[in-house]
Amino acid sequence: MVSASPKHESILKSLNNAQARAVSSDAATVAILAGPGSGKTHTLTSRVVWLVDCMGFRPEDVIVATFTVRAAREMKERIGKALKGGRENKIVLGTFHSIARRYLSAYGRHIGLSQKFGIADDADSRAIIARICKRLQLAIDPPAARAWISKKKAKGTEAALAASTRKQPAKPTAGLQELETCYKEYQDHLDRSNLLDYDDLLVRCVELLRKFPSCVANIQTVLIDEYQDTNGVQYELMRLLAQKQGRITIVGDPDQSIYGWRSAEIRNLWRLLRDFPGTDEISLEENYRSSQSILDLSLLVIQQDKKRYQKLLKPVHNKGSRPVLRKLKSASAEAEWIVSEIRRTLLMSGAMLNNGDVAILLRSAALSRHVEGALGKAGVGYKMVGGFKFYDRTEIKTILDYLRVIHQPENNDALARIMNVPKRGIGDGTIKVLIEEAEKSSLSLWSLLIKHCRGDRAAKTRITKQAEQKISGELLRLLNGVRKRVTEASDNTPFGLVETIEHLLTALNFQKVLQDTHPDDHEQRWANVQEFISLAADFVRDLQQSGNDALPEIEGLQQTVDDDVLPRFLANVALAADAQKGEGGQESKPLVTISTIHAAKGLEWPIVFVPAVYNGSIPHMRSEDGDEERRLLYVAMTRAQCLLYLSYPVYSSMGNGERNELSPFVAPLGSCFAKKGPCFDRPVVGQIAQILQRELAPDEAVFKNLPPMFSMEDNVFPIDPDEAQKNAASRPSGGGEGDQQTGEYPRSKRPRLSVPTLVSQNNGEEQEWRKEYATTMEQASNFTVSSLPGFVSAGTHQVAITAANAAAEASQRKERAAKLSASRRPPDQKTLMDFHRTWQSRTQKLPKPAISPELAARKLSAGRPTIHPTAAKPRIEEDKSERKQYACFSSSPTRPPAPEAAVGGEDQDGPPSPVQPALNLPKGLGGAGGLRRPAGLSREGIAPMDKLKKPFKPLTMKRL
Ligand SMILES: Nc1ncnc2c1ncn2[C@@H]1O[C@H](COP(=O)(O)OP(=O)(O)OP(=O)(O)O)[C@@H](O)[C@H]1O
Repeated sequence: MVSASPKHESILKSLNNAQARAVSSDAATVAILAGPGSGKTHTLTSRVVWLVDCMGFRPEDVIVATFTVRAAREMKERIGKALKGGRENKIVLGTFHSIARRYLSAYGRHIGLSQKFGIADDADSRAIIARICKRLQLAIDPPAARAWISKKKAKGTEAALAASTRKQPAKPTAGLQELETCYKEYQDHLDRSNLLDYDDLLVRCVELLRKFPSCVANIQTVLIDEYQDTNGVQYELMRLLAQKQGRITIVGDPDQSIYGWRSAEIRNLWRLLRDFPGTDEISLEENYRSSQSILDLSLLVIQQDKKRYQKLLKPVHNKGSRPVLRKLKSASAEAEWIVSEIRRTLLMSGAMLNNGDVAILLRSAALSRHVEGALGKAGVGYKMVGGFKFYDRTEIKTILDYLRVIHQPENNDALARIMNVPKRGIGDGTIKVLIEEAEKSSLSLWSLLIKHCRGDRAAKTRITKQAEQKISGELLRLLNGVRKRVTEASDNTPFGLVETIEHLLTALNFQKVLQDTHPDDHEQRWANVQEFISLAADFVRDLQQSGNDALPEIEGLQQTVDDDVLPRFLANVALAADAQKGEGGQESKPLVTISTIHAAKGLEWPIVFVPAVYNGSIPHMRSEDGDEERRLLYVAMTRAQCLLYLSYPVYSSMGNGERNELSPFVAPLGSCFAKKGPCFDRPVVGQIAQILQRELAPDEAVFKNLPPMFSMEDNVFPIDPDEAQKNAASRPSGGGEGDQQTGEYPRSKRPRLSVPTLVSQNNGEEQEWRKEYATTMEQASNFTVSSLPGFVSAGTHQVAITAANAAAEASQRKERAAKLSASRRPPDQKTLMDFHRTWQSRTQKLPKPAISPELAARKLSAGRPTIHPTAAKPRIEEDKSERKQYACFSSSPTRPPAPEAAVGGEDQDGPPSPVQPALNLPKGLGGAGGLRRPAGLSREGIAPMDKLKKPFKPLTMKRL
C-alpha cells in the first residue's frame, strides 16, 4: 500500500506504477524481473531508501550486494543523494566478495582464520597452479585446472554440489585424479600462505555464517542487483546473510545473464521462488533507455532464443534512427570508420553530443588494438573499462607485490616475484631452488630465507654464497626496514599508507630503477607510479570520510576491528578488478569509452558502436554457450539510447585474405538494419534531443562548426567494400585510393579532406602502428603510458595533442591544395548550396530553415570543393507491415496507436516489431487460446513444482 506522506511521495515521484509497487511492497521477498533499461537499478536504489526512510530500518542493518565494484560505487552515490547525511556509508554495500571480506575480517577468527589473511588475485592463483602442475608433472592444462577448481568451489555447499552431481554424474576422466591432486596442493599452498582466493572469500563466509548465524543477527534486509549472475555459493551467501528475517529483494534479467563462465546459474531464480514461497514477483515493462528502433531490433536478436522466458518491454521513446550494420574492408578500416562516424555525429549535433556520449563495446579486449589506434591518431580522448587493469602494469604490480610482502611476508608468490626486482643478481635458478625447498619443507619462503640467512643448518638450500648475501644484505634488510616503518606509522596514525609507499619507493630508488630498466618510457611509467600514489591517497581519504567500515556490534560475538589501512587497501585493489580511476564522470574532458561488453553491463550511452560482429568474435570461437553469446550481443545493443552501430570487417586481420562471416545472430536480420549511418537532418537530431531531453542545437551552431569539405553523410567508406574493390579494379589506372575508399561513389577523385586525420589512404592495407599509439589491451602485461590514454595521464594527453596538431596541420595543407584545384570539382559533385537546397526541401515542414538565412546568404567561392548531396538518396523503404504485439502477458492497457513522432524523421525506417506468438495468450485475451507455460530458463530443467514452472508470473496473471 502506498501512503502519501511527503517522505513517501519524494521517493515514489520518479517511479512508474510497477516500480512504485516494487519499492513499497510489504512482502518479505520481492523479485523484480525485467528487461534492460526498465529501471531495475533505479527501483532497487529507491527501495533501499524506502526501507530506511519509510520502514525505519537502520542503514547498518541493510546489505546491498552488487556484481561489480563500479556498480557498488554508483549505487552508493545514488542512495547517498536520496538518504542524505552520509547515512549511505553505514549500509553494508559492495560486491559479494567485498561483503564477504568484511565479515571474515571481523569474525573470521571464529572459524580459525587469521585476521591478517591476504587475497590471492587471479594472477596469483594462475601462477600457483602453473607451478604445482609443473612441480608434480601433472598432465593437465593449468588454466583448465584453475577453472575446474574455481567451478568446484563456486558450486558452493556440499548439498548443492551433490545435487548437481546427481543430475550430471561426473564422468571419471583420466585427468580427474590429477585435478583433485592439483586442487589439494593449491589449497594447501593458500592455507600455508594465509591467502584466500576469490572463491574462498565466499566459501569461507558461508561457513562462518552457517556456524555463527549471530554475525548477521542485526540484518533486517538484503538486496541483490544483477541477480541473474549469481552463482551457487553467492546464492547460499545471500540466504545466510538474510537468515534472521528472510527479507530479500532481488532485481535481475535472465536475458542479461552473461557470466556462465563464472558459474553463474540462471537456476538461482527458481531456487529463490522455491526457498521463499510468497515472493512478490513484479515485472517492469517500460523501457526508458532506448529508442523504439533499437529496442525492437535488440528484441529480435534475443528472441532467436526460443527457450527464453518472454517478457514484455515497451519503449517509451520515439522510433529514432534505424540501427546501422556497416561492412568495412578490414579491421583498421572499421576502426577508422568508427572514428569518422563519431566525428560526423558529434559535429552534426552541434554541441548537443560529446565524446562522453559514445561507447565502443568489444566482445574481447584483444579487439581494441585498431580502435585505440584510430582514436589515438585522430587525437580523440578515450578511456578504457574492463578487460585490462591498471593494477596489472609491471611497475604497479611490483610495488603491490612489495606491499603484499610487507603486510604478509608468507605470501610466497609475491616474495618470489620481487626477489630479483630490481635486479640484485639473484637468478631465476636460485629463486626456483628456494621455492621448491620451501614447498618441500612446508615452510613459507620468508621463513626459509630468514632461517637460511641466520645460518640455520636446517635450511639446506642449494644456493650460492653470493645469492645468500644478496638476499640477506639487500632484500631482507630493505623489507624489514619498510615493515618496521609501517609498524611505526601505524602506531602514530592508522593512515600511514601514502608514507609507506613513498618510503618504499625511496628505499628502492624506484625512479632510477625505472630509468635503467625502461629507458624508452620510464617517464610515463613513473607517472603511473604517481597515479598509484594518488589512488592510495584517495583510498585513505574515502576511508576517513566514510569512517571505520566495522560491522555493527553484535552482543556476545567478539569482532576484530579492522583498522589497519594497508591490508584494506590491498584487499580493495585485489577486489577492484573492474574499477578504474576516471570512471564516473570525474574527467574534466569528456572521453569516448572503450569497454568490453561484460564491463558495460548496467550502463548506457546515447551512441553505441559494437564492432567485430562476425562469427568467431561474437559468438566467440572459444565459447561453448551460443545462447550466452547472443545475450552478450543483446546486452551490448541495449546499452544504446539513440544511435546503435554494428559493424564488421569483411576480411580477417590475419592478413591471409580470409573472409569473415557476419555473426549468425545478426545475419537473419540484415535487412532490418540501415546500411550506413543516418543522415543527421533536423528531424533525426530532433529525435535524439527528445530521447536525451537535451536542447536541440540551432542550425547556426551546427554549420558554424563544420570544417570545410566536411562530409555530412556516412559516405567516406564504401557501403560494400567488395563492390568498391571491383570498381577500382575495373577502372583504368589512376582510379587510386579514392575509389577504394568511396565505393558507391566511384566517380569521385575528390580529395578526402573530410576526415583527413582519420582515414588511412593505404588501399586497406594494414598500416604500421606508430609506437605512441600502441594499444592498451594488447599489452596487458607490459604497459606503457603511451598505450594508456584511457588513464589520461599528462604524458598520454601530450602525445595525443601533438598528434592531433600534426594531423590538423596536414589537414590544412591538404585544404589549401584543394582550394588551388577547386576549379576541378568533379561534375557529379554538388556544391554546398546544392546541399542546402536539399536540406531545405527535406525539412520544409519545419518552421526553421535548415541553414540560417545569414549563412545561406553567404557567398561561397564557386570552385570550392563540395560535399555530397543527400537529397538524391532514396529514403529507406517504409515498413508497412502491421505492428505486432509482444508475446507476453501485459498488465498495461492496450497501447493507443503511436502518435506521430513529434519531430517526424525516420519512423518508417524501423525494423519490424518483434513477433508475438499469439498462442501464448489465453482465448479470453484474444489469443489463440491455452496458456502456454513460458519456456524454461535453464536447459538443465527445473524443479518439479508448479510454481517453479512459471517463475516470473507476470503481474497480469496475478490480477487475472
Ligand atoms: N520511472 C522512470 N521514469 C523515467 N526514467 C526512468 C524511470 N525509471 C528508470 N528510468 C531511467 O531509465 C534508464 C535505465 O534505468 P536503469 O539503469 O535503472 O535500468 P536497468 O533496468 O537497471 O537497466 P539494465 O538492466 O540494462 O542495467 C536510466 O536512465 C533511468 O534513469
